[in-house]
Amino acid sequence: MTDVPNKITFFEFLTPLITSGKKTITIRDKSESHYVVGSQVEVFTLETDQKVCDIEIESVEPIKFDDINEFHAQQESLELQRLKELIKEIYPNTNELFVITYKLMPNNT
Ligand SMILES: CC(=O)Nc1cc[nH]c(=O)n1
Repeated sequence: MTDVPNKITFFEFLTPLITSGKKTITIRDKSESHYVVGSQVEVFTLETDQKVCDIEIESVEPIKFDDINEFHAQQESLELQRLKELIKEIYPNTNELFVITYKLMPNNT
């Protein structure tokens, strides 16, 4: 049986959007799509592996790159053009992506 993933990394510049509640989705490729609905996941910065917050996974749904739209951009708190550029930079060779929706968990520290 495969373990339920309990860690996700984000670029540091995106983390204030997560902790402020403005960014409520992330778009990943298949290798980073194996999150389980209802599970709690720790968020870390990619660059420095600093713990940022905890999130709970609400949904994981497939999407094609070409179907990323204004609604996703709002949920990412990014301009649509910037979002599509960013996703293309991170995943240049795939059209098969996943929208992971999450909610921010209260900070218990
Ligand atoms: C580190 C990393 O891949 N970060 C990503 C990728 C896609 N979306 C996102 O919000 N963050």
